[in-house]
Amino acid sequence: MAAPTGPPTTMLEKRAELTPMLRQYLQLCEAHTDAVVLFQVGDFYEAFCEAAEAVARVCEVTLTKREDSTGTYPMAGIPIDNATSYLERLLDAGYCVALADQVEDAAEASGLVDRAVTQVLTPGTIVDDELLDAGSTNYLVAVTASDEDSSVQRYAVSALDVSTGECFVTPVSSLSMLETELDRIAPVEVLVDPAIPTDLPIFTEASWEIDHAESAGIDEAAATERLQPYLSAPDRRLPDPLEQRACAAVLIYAEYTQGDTGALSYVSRIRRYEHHDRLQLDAAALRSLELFDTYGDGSGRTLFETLDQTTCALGRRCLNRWLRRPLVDKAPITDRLDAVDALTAAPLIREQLREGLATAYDLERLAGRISRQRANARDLRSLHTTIAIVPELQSAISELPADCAAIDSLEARLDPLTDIRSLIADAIQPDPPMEITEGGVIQTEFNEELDSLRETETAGRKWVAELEETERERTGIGSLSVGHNQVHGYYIEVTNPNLDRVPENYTRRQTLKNSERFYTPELKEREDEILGAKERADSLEYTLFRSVRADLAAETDRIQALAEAIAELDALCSLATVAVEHEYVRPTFQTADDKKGIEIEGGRHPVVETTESSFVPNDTDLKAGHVAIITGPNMSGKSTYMRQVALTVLCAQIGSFVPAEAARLPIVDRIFTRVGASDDITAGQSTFMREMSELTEILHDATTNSLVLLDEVGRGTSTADGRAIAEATTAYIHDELEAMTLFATHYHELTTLAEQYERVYNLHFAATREGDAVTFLHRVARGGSSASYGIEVARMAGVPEAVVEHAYELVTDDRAESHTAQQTESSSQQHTQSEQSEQSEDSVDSRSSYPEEEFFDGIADPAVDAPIDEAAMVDVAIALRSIDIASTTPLEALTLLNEFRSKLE
Ligand SMILES: Nc1ncnc2c1ncn2[C@@H]1O[C@H](COP(=O)(O)OP(=O)(O)OP(=O)(O)O)[C@@H](O)[C@H]1O
Repeated sequence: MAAPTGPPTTMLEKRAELTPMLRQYLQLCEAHTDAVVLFQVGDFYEAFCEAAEAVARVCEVTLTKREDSTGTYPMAGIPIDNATSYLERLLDAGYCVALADQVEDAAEASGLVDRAVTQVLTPGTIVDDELLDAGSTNYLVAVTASDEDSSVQRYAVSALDVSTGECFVTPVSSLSMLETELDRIAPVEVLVDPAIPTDLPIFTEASWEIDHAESAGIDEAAATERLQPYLSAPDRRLPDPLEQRACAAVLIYAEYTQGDTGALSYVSRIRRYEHHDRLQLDAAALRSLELFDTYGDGSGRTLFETLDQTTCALGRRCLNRWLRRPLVDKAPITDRLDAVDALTAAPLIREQLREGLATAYDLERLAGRISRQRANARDLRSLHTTIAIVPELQSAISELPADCAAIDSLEARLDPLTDIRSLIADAIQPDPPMEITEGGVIQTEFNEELDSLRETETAGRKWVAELEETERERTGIGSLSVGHNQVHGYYIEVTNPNLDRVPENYTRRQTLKNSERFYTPELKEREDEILGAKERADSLEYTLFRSVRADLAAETDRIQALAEAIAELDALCSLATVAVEHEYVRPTFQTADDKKGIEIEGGRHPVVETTESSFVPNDTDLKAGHVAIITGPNMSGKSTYMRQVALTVLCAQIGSFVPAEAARLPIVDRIFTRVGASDDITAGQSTFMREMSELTEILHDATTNSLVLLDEVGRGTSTADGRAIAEATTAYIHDELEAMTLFATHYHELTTLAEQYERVYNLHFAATREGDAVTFLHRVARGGSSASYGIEVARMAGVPEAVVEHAYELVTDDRAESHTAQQTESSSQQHTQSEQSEQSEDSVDSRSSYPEEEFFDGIADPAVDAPIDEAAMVDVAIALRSIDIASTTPLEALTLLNEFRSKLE
């Protein structure tokens, strides 16, 4: 937050002398020292002294001054009617803003108008639609920590979206998990327990606002008490005091920002989860898989954008939540897949549903506003419009195949809220004004008294409208007219030449240049009647509106439940639409005992395939406990391949179809990624250290059900150290963790690990070369590769030719040197390897140092010229004859081919 301005010192010094209004301002500043107090004066919000200077600077408004007998005070104001953009600027500049509104009618106030802070605006607690992005979540988070002297430091994280009332809490056992959790929640504002030092990198590098609100340091007893309105038995529902404190912290802070009007009744549920209830995505995985943000210049697409074909804000928010928290239980995943399946198979119904959903308003935020008594009549009509689509949705759904439990349950949850719908239809005008105090809001026939007041008003206006005619007849003045203005009310106007014919009962009201204005006792009486009826009708309408709104507020739970069902339906329709548009397939899941690993046929990267005109699909057969070492030239597709495997697993676990021809998957508990420094958006930090701490986390926490992606581990240090770390990591994962692992590396030496470890195998990406031009095939194949084509890639990227040629020379020198060293070593060991020496001599030219067959890896085969063992040939022939081709999948065929080839080699 930007430095709070605090109460103005000049005013503090003269407190006793200040005018009553400035004294009121000072008191409000003292009660909100963390905020810029914007003080309503008529149609403006004013700030004084230091705060005025900040407002003038940030909002680019004129700094004026207020002068009275006690002194001169700088002053800056923003128009209330147009306040949103200014408030946005203040929030963006890091200020917290307290809106001090006039809470009594200036006309009725006997002295100074009473003002009170009705809302404190902070980034994490704003509720105004105009200040929030549609379909986004806006989480305020609190982090609490166990006592420093407790043996193991633990934390709890609670998040609240003040605009919708969604609230949840989760325990966290380490700082790294805390970071993961915060990255996953993506809060906009975080309240930090004073027991936690805020100079930790997790806070100093964060993009969210950090607050040291007192509420985050709340003690256990106070927390339990403050939670009472939200949870009937806080101790039972949240037995861990840390979690209670975190929840209480966000709620107290939110209550304060909403004007301290008590508990937020629309926070009707506090969900609690533990990390193992969901697929864990560490912070690095969230980033490197580009789920919600892309790195680099941010021009690419994210997975969320690719999967998001939702049509309403509710659905968008729901899909966002699903992607942040993929599931780990097969039953709910299967439920979602069943629903997506049904929707995929019924394109017309799906489109009908999407059309209906596109007219839905943001019920979650509407429910919040209704409950906070901030909804206007238009909001209620928006609620009505949204409820009105439910019968259409139900009837469309009922036409889907009947055997889908997930769809049936969704249909049942789509409550048409008939009573609420009729209440709004009966009470609120179809196209009401924004203002709720100036009438025109309540329907006729809703309230007898209102109808009779309106009749009086209408009859009065009719009488006035007819008066012109009757008076013209009575006086014989053809130009006589009846008019109305704000200052003088109704009048009869007679031009100067006709003044002698004015009847006696006319009383002069106003003299103009060419005419006089009059009233009569009857006109005055009717005017009073009209105005009285209008005033009473407006005030009655306001009362009736508030009572309808209060009745609806009492139904918040039901509205929220409907919002949830609509949101899920929209998210499911979105997944089905994407599945059809991008030709995804339904994945199947293995049972926990199968332990088969990840089997994908024709897998694709869901995002890259939308931008690459000819994306090459690749198979994956990563068995449980296996480590695949992936080598291949730069730019050949290693990282894309690894990420596509992870994204396929992730899509499946949110209940989505997957970008492949077929996929048989395990349920994965965590996805870890360790992506090489240059591929990482965090580049620029102490990269190697970060790389190693991420690796540490993987090596501590990965299980046999985890998927681990390692891209260029060890690149941040010397080659020898890096390679050693990479080898040791592979060995550890293989022996101890048995996690399914994809390891892309340029350390070609790692390919030899396949010979030492039973469950390590090699994959490579091939490329072809013609002259100096390299073509990447983007196809994965078994076996290792040792060519990097780094220099060729540099040339393709436009590195000047002189640099490229020099690089070739340097590689050549390097190789010659290592060759000489090798020779020296060989001769000292008295080995007679003249043949090998000759070969090395040949490879002194860098371009020829890459054996030709590697350029054509996957096309030309090094084993082609080798003699074939006859016994192996017979074995292969027998095996070939026994294959049932009809039941062999492409993946199995590939595996067999590979086995045969190994045999023959
Ligand atoms: N299967 C594929 N089909 C078509 N294009 C692909 C495929 N895989 C990757 N590409 C393209 O190749 C580019 C390079 O891919 P990627 O970053 O995965 O290579 P890499 O082998 O990891 O490179 P490096 O070793 O330099 O990190 C991608 O940006 C993408 O445009």
